[in-house]
Amino acid sequence: MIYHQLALNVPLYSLLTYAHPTALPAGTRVAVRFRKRLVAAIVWESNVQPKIDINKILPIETILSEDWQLPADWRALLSFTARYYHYPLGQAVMAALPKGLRQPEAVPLPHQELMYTLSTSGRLQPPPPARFHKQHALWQCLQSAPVTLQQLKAKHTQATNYLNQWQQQGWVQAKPVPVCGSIPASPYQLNQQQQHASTLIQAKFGQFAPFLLYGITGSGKTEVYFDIMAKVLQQGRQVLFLLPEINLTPQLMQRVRQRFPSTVTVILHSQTAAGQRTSNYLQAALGQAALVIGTRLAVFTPMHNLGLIVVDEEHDYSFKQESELRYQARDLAVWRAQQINCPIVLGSATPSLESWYKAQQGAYQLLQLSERAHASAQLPQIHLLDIRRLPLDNGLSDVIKQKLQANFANGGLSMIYLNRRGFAPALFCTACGHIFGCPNCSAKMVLHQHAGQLRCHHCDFHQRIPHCCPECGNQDLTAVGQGTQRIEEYLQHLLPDARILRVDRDNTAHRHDWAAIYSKIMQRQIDILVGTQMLAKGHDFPHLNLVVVLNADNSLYSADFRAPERLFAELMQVSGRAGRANYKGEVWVQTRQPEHKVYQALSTQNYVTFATAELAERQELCMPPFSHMAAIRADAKTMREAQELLRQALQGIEQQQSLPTSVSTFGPVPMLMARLAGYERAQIFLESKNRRDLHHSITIWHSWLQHLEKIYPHTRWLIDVDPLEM
Ligand SMILES: Nc1ncnc2c1ncn2[C@@H]1O[C@H](COP(=O)(O)OP(=O)(O)OP(=O)(O)O)[C@@H](O)[C@H]1O
Ligand SMILES: [Zn+2]
Repeated sequence: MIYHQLALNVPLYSLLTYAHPTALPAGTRVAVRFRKRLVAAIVWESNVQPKIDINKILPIETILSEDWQLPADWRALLSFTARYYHYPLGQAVMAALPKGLRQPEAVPLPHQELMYTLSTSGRLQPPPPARFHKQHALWQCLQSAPVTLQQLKAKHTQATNYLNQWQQQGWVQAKPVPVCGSIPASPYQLNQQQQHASTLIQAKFGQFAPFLLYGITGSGKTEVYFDIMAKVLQQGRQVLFLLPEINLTPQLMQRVRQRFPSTVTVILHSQTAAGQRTSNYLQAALGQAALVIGTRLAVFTPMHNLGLIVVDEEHDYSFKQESELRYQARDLAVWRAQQINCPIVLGSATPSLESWYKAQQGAYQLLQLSERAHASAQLPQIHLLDIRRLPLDNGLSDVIKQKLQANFANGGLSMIYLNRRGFAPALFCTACGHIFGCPNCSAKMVLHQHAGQLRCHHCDFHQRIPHCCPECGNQDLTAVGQGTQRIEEYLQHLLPDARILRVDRDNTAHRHDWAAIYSKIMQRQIDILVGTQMLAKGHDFPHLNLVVVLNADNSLYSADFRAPERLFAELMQVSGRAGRANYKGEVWVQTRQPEHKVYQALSTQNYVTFATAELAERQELCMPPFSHMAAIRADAKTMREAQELLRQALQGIEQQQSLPTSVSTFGPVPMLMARLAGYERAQIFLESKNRRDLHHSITIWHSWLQHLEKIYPHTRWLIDVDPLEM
């Protein structure tokens, strides 16, 4: 018997040993019994010396992938991920696989699409007589160039039959579709800065080289990505393109299709149907697809011949997964590029301070695009409107109302951007001040007027809008704060003839919703857009010329040290939507703190000023990126229980072990959002300038938590490395 170490979907930090008569190559998918159930597993190592009684070792039941293994670099990536995020390897491995490959069943490998053409002997044959015109047309198709079955079927429904016959005669031959295909030239000539960036990246093909492409909004970053992607693809290598969200960026997908029409491309995101996801994943792994586009989970796509990684909008928080395996896809992408020796380009108009700092340190090469690419596009003018002494009507000042009215009269497109963070319409009793909160979370319930409900946006609790206050019985309940719905209603009243469209999670929940909205906007069927964060993403509406920002101040009161960075990025993004083509753009921000550094930097649209000041502050406080952090969290029915586990672990560690001196500990403290879905949440932060010391301490913490979980069975814990949530 040969013993194998397998990765299984179980919460264990070590691998499990199973036996098989022959040695199976690492990366093979197999089915084994675990607690009597048949489950899928991946061979991590074979020919190992068993550490347990060999009589207890179970056999591998079936081999699920005889002819294909998960490649070594993929396994290395997963081993690193599990180690770095202190997560069970087997569970990390399963999280990185699509559902189809997590089941204990064999999966047929996808066939590479074929192209057909006449063979040499076929070319010597007379074509079918012209009176059989469909057959004749098929033959002519095959004669002129290689075509796919689908193209042939479009000519003749019986194409498969004829093709079979002709293949048997040896008149037709088939070849796999080339994965790269021909790439048409870009409609644009790159400008000097774009060309410079592209040239520098190309010089590093075939080696690890991280670039930070810092380009203002509309500066043509995408064209730079496309230019280098085309070059890599033409060398026969694969490209991995990561972006924050796919459904909300149909425009980008459309541009990809236009630019790479015959390149075999697969898309991987959480809404890709399970079967499709498995087949896309395998196509990428087998090298049948040249271009892989996806959201954070796509960073785990095994690729046969990867030559370039691009991470667009690298500052976006959605690259961080905030449940279970809490990984940061951008960071893993950099690790992956280093491991396989290829360049990686992180692009943003407002880079994360982590990446900016690395570029300042020289660890990343900084590339800049400082002007808008479109010939007549200009950066919008940004106005801060101090509303401290202005009367507001439904949240809008007179200036803003007039701006909106004038823009509507002139046929322009306006956008009202509401900063939703920490803010949503709540219900409030005018007599006693009672605010309706969620019974399960430390959050206010959000008023959904149309649905007649109060809803919690953190758990799924909802209730009908109450008629009176539960505390004092008063029936006069008022909505406080603005939601998109209230603004929409008010604007409709202000501008009865305007076509107003609200864009929020409710009406973009489905895959095609945004595409429909987008085409409406492009066909100029909309005059005013009202929405939240979703509207800030990289959309390109050429005729958008007025952006109004409401309630942005809410973010300034957050206790999260990253709140200013996040707000600045968001406002720069949203401002960047205006004036992208021939229309001059204007941005108006209503604020009570116009002197705040975020707004000051915004008004001059100067990321560098902001980043420099913010980094100086972080350095003084020794915050990331000047230190590294991890959060150890616990949740339980009560805050006392949650904190107890952390306190016990802390005490144990302090009494029995010495943590590296560079590591400091804060807490336990409640999380900013202390109560979630009925659980109270506490955390301890570990912080150190030295990454190795930090990881060493996490390991110590980890073993204590595992030890204590038996004593506190009702408290759950987790480790969040490089946390973004506070
Ligand atoms: N070299 C060029 N010449 C002319 N137009 C260009 C050029 N490069 C890009 N453009 C056009 O400029 C506009 C902005 O480009 P692109 O979307 O690539 O910018 P971006 O930096 O990715 O923008 P954002 O980050 O704001 O989404 C697009 O309409 C694009 O087609
Ligand atoms: Zn709730």
